[in-house]
Amino acid sequence: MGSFAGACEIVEEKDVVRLAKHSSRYCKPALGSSSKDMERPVGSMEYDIDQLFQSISIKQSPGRVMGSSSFHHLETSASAGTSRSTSPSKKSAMKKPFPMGVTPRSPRVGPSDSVSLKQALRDLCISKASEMAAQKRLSKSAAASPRVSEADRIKSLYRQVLNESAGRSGLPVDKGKSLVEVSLTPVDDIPSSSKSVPDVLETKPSKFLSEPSQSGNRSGLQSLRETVLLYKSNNSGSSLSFGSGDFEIDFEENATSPPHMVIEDGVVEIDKHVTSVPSCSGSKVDAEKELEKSIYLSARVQSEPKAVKSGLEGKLDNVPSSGTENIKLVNKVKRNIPRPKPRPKRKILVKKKLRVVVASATKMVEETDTSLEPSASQTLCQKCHCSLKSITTENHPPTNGLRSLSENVSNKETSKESSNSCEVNDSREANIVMQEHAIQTNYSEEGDVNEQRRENPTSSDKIIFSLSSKDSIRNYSSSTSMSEESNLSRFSCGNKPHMSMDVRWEAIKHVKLQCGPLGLRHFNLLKKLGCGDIGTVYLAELVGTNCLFAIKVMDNEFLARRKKTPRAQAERAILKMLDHPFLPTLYAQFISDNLSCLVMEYCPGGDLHVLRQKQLNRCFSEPAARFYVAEVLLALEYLHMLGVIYRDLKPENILVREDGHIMLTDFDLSLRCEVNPTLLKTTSHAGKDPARMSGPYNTSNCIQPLCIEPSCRVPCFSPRLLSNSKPRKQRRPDLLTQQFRSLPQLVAEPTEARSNSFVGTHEYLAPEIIKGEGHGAAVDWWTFGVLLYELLYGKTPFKGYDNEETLSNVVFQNLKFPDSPLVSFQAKDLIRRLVMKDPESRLGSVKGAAEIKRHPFFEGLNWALIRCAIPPELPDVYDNGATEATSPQGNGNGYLECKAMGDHLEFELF
Ligand SMILES: Nc1ncnc2c1ncn2[C@@H]1O[C@H](COP(=O)(O)OP(=O)(O)OP(=O)(O)O)[C@@H](O)[C@H]1O
Repeated sequence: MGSFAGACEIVEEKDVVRLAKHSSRYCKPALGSSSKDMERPVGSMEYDIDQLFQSISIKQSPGRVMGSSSFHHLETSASAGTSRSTSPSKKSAMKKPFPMGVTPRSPRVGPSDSVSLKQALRDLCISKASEMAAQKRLSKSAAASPRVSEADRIKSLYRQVLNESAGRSGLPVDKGKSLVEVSLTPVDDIPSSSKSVPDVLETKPSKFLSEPSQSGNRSGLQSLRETVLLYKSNNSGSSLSFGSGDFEIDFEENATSPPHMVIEDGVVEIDKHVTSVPSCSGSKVDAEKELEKSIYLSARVQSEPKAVKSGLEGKLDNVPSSGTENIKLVNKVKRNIPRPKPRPKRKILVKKKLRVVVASATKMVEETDTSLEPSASQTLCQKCHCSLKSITTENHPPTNGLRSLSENVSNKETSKESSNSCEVNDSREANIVMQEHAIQTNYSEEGDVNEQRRENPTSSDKIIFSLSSKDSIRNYSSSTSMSEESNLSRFSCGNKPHMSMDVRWEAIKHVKLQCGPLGLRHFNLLKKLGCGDIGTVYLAELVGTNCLFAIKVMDNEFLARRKKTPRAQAERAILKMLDHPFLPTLYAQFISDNLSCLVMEYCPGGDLHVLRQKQLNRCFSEPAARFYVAEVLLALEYLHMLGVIYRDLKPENILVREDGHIMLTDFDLSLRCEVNPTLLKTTSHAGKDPARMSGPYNTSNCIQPLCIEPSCRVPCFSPRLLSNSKPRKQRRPDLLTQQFRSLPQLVAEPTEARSNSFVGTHEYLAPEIIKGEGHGAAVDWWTFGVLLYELLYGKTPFKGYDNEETLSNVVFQNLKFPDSPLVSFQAKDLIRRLVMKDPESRLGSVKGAAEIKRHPFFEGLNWALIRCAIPPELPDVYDNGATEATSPQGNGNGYLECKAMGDHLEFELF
């Protein structure tokens, strides 16, 4: 045996012998036997093999043995399909590839060629022994390669050869008729075919051929399983069918062609029948179980494309390289396997597709971010339109309308997300467009403003006198105005925290989303609220929302002709800045048919001038006046902090909201200026400090800062019975109050601002304005004093016969208080300190509103909670004096004609 190369062969031979011992079947002795062999019982397998090997050792060269036996696969008609396993020798044989698809050393072996026969038998035995040894080592499952059956097979082959040899008595026979055909297939064939599976998969995305591997059913089915594991199969044209979780596998016993799997878009069709190898150690049932298992696993893999992909690569790479025991099958497989082509790479295609999808989505987003290209915008607008359309068809209340809009959009997204990711993209794009649209709307509005600003720079210094004595004097100057742009950039309509919960914001957003940029066509003009110097104010309903707004409509041409455009711009700029409970909220602004429109909060309570007319004696009670001026004071304080000097304070510009609180409006005469907040140290002016005086309402419980009880609010503004007889004893402030008053104080009053414009309303004009000495923020404190006076007395203090006399009175006449109605000393004192001819001596000129707030007139007032205070009662039958939208503009439907005419507004503005 030393002539056999390789220790493994020796081991295998022993193994064969050992296995043979267990066999009960014996063959007839072969040709010749040595004396050594005679020790073995004649007819035993050992005897036969010994005989055979002896003859081989005499006539066979080792090189021939090696070359012909160790590395071949056996194909016999009788033993087709016997199980195989990879032996170490086969691994070395890989280095010596044989031509594919042929049996290079498959000579016809017959009794006439004893050497060939012996060689074949020897090869067979060695090969089988090697395989069994390898199986023993490598295979975990003993059942997969039962040694007994292998030994039987060897013996059977051996016996067959011997029988045939004996039957022919050494006579030459026709090789083609009765010889055992031993077809030897190079092991290289199998790896190449096996390896071709992934190649085919990758080369041909739609089709690939899968074959059972040479390791028998197990390997073949494992390969199938692995393949099935990677793809979901459908039932068409396949014996392997997948229903709803069920599957069927039809095995055809005689089928020899490999299962042909067609992969179409990730779906596997098993075109041919799964081959069952009868002689395989694994049973058909095992194979079914394997397949079941793999299909079960595939169901888990389906939802994980990545896993599929990696699984595809990994598992197919791991296809055993050993040949199949059904050589015919293997050869057929080889023939059926197409040559690997440069692969179009399905995986990569998919990736590219994804990339294409991702890239296009990104592109879309980029496009919408920068400029909407026609195609993109078209698609997106359609999407946008669709989603909105579904909402408009629904009949839900306007307030909830937006909520349902967002719900609809989100639902739509969700449903689309669940159905198709592409749809999700679209939906998102639609969203992006909506946002973009809104942004563009804002930009266009902003652009309009800027454009207008460029056209009409803010500068004018002309005096305009109004017809009535109370009409505002508009001699507008911007000498100390800061740039509008800087302030405008910091504020926008959407940045109103105190009104952020206002449903009107939502309503406007809703309409913008539905119809694009706002225009007059989106409003039903209900009635005219008032007409001013630069525009007309209408009560308007936002279409389909039930939300009321006041729209100030200004004719740009008219403004330009009268050189009032800067005033309109100033008002718009200031309105955009504001966010205060006692100042108007600008919801939107737009230009429609050369009409500049400001959409503001509507105040149904009318203005204080009208309201005062409806009071007993045409004047407010002191508590009511105190309430109103207190709120006005807070509004003025806020404006001054923003660098806005109001300059047109009068009852007509103080509107009453539905809740009874006030709203200061009309900013077209306001001056914008710089304001430098400073920390001022308080100096003790015990004698002069008005705060030391006891106010008329100082017994109020509401002095407690934490008092928010409604019951406590009423006393804040309840009139205290004032006695005209005795002046009340002044109380000394307690220690805490003294300490508080000695603290440094933050002042944000535009004390440096100066303007030479002649602006305001005659009766309210401050002396410094009339004198033309230049004026600043103190003018607002003068007008504040005049306002309090008028609310308490029902008339202004310096009213003359005409405007000229009025102006003269303002400058030269001393302040006088009428005897009636009765007004508190503190009220008069405050008025006196405010209506000071010298602006520098005027209360508030140094520290602004803070000084005024400390006046005893306001003592006990909880400034922080004034919004929670109960406002003065409004008259029962309240008519705010707004002009009804009747003829000639009315159309009988309650709407002004301008609405019926769409954007072409032909109603009278002034
Ligand atoms: N938000 C509002 N809610 C209710 N009514 C309003 C509102 N705004 C203005 N009005 C009414 O419209 C009238 C004119 O408005 P406004 O004073 O703003 O216009 P104007 O042209 O600036 O007038 P002015 O000549 O006083 O400057 C007001 O007197 C008031 O009665």
